[in-house]
This record gives sequence, structure tokens and C-alpha cells, in this order.
Amino acid sequence: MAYQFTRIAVKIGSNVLTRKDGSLDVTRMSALVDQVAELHQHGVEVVLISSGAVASGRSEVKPGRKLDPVSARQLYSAVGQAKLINRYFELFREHKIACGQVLTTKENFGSRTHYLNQKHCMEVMLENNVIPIVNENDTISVTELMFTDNDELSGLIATMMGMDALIILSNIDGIYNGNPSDPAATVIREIDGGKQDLSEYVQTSKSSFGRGGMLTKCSIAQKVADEGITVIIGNGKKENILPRLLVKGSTEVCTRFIPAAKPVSSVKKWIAHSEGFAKGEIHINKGTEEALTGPRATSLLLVGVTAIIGEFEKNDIVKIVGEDGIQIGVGCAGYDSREAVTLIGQRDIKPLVHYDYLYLD
Ligand SMILES: Nc1ncnc2c1ncn2[C@@H]1O[C@H](COP(=O)(O)OP(=O)(O)O)[C@@H](O)[C@H]1O
Ligand SMILES: N[C@@H](CCC(=O)OP(=O)(O)O)C(=O)O
Repeated sequence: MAYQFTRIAVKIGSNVLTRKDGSLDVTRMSALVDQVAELHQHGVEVVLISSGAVASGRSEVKPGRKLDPVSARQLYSAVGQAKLINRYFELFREHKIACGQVLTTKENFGSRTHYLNQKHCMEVMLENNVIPIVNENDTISVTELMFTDNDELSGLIATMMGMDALIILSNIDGIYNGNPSDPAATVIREIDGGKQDLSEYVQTSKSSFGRGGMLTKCSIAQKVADEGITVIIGNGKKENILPRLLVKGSTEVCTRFIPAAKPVSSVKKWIAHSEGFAKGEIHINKGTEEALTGPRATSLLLVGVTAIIGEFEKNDIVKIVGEDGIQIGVGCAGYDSREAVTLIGQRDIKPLVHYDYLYLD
């Protein structure tokens, strides 16, 4: 069988792996592993981003007292992730394929060193034919430290790993042009990158076990497609869905986001996705803003900086804000904030944000 891509990220949503009563749907899981194995055997490199930790843990422990939502999530995910990865391990072993667990947090995407460590880990796994199975480390990611949902995480992984495509499997065939329960609504088959406003179609309702909903899925998909990666939203509950979606010439019902043609450097991709992790702000004067947003590739020099707000370390992500208070981009700091403050206004020293580490909105 000939497939369209050679390197893909596949996100499996909570509700794909969960039965109506909230328990883990091992039959579905097993079917998806068979499909990933089929792709793997045809030379497609796959990274799985799998939800389901909280759902798998729920049926395993009965807390002695009523738990607050954070404690419940920590308890269920701690137990459930062990159960989930164990199942995957056994299921892949039946195909003589090794898989491995990668747990991550939002913080790990904010520092370039952690980011590269994660990337390296998954590269070495793929190189050795091991399938990485990624999930958020729900035991320690709570409240504002959490990803919006695993769609956000899967977008970051797809960009980080330079994937050809990101396949988001949910419990629905794709994005409908109306309420999915309305018989007149149909699946939008193709979306051209980030240009289309989808908010009028997408309901804010979510499936019973999902966290983010379709609207986050759409905005992540548009952002990822804008970076040159095809995104497909399809129904993970359908038989043999992955090969059917990915075979050359596929006509399977799904929503496909057409990737932008422009090539973007991998560092810039990381920075573009990292705004949410920014540790501080760099305020600049009008002249500097004009230079940065002009046609020439220009680095941000300390001579044009008017203020530095917040504390950050060298290599942390920072926001770049113009004179009118509007953010113009994000970048990776070349100095820590303490040193940068003392150097404001200086010329002829290394830039505060080098052009290669600068992403303008
Ligand atoms: N226009 C739409 N098209 C498709 N699904 C929609 C739309 N508007 C809202 N939804 C809802 O989004 C749900 C999928 O999002 P979500 O619950 O986050 O899934 P997952 O757990 O797979 O990430 C669907 O089950 C559907 O109820
Ligand atoms: N990390 C969580 C999944 C959270 C989540 O956002 O799930 P999803 O709605 O499928 O994107 C878990 O494994 O239970």
C-alpha cells in the first residue's frame, strides 16, 4: 500500500479511547494499534499523542472521600497513564514493535534546551523503530500550567518533529458547516490554511470526555497548516480509519487543512508556537519596530529597547512590544533580564534577539 506521507503525528482524543461509561475502550485501542502497525510496516514514521490517562484511571480507583477536580485528575492520571501505556506496550508487542512513553509539560516547550532534549529523545526513538507515545504529564500539570488540551500538544509535537502531517482523531468525521446534529450540516472537506473564519460553524459544546472542544482543534490546525504541515481531522471510531485517510488518492470523509507553501525554519516554528510560554516583555521604540517589520532581516538590538518587563533567563521566550503597547512578535532572548536591563541603549554588542530567533506576528 502506498501512503501520502512518510512522517506523521497522530493524536488520539480522549473520547476515541473511551466508552460511554467512561471506561477505556480496549477494542478501539487495539484496532488503532493495528492501523499504526500497518503504517509503520510500510515505512511511515509515526509519533502518537494519546489522551486517555484520566479516563483509564477513573475505573481503577475509588477515592475514600470526595476529591477536588485537581486532586481527582492527579490521582486518576497517575494510575491511568500506567494502565494506558501498559496496554499500548502489550498491543504493539503483538506486532513485534516497541513503543515508549514520553510525558511532557507546557514548561518543557518554553526553554530551548528542554525543547531540544524532547526532540532528540523522539528522534532517537524513531531512528530505532520505536513508536513514541506522548501525553501531558497530568500528575504535575495543573491549572495555568496545563496545555489547553492534547490538540495543542499534538500541534507542538508536529511542528517540533517536522512532520509531513498531523492527523487528529476525534469522535466525529471532521468539521461540520453547522451543528453536527443538524441533518443539513455537512463536513467541510478542505480548509485553506488560516484564512477561513470557522467560528461561525463550530459549536462550543464538547464531547463528554474531551477538554478543549472543536474550536481549539480548528485554531491549532490552522496554525500548524500555516507552517507547512497538512492537518487532517477524522473519525477515530471508524474502522481502519488511518490507512483509509492516508492512502494515496484517499476520498475518505474528513477535514483537510491545506498546508502553506512557505518554508519556515524549525527555530522560528518553535518560537511561533511558544508565545504562551513567554517569560517577559521587551518594549522597543518606533524606529526599531519599523526596522524589524521592514523588508530586511533585522535583529533586535539593545539600542532600540525602551524597557524590559519581567524576569527571564537567556534562551527564554519573550514578547516584543511596540511603542503603542501592541505586541509585534516573539523571540528567544540572547541575555537574561538582569544583564539586559543594564545594557539598554548600548550599541555594537550582540543583539538581544537575533533575527534567526525572532518571529513577527
Ligand atoms: N462544527 C462542528 N463540527 C464538528 N464537531 C463539532 C462542531 N462544533 C462542535 N463540535 C464538537 O466537537 C467535538 C470534538 O471535540 P472534543 O470534544 O474536544 O474531542 P476530542 O476529545 O477528540 O479532542 C465533537 O464531538 C462535536 O460535538
Ligand atoms: N492528558 C489527558 C487528556 C486531556 C485532553 O485534552 O484530551 P483531549 O480532549 O482528547 O484533547 C489524559 O490523558 O487524560
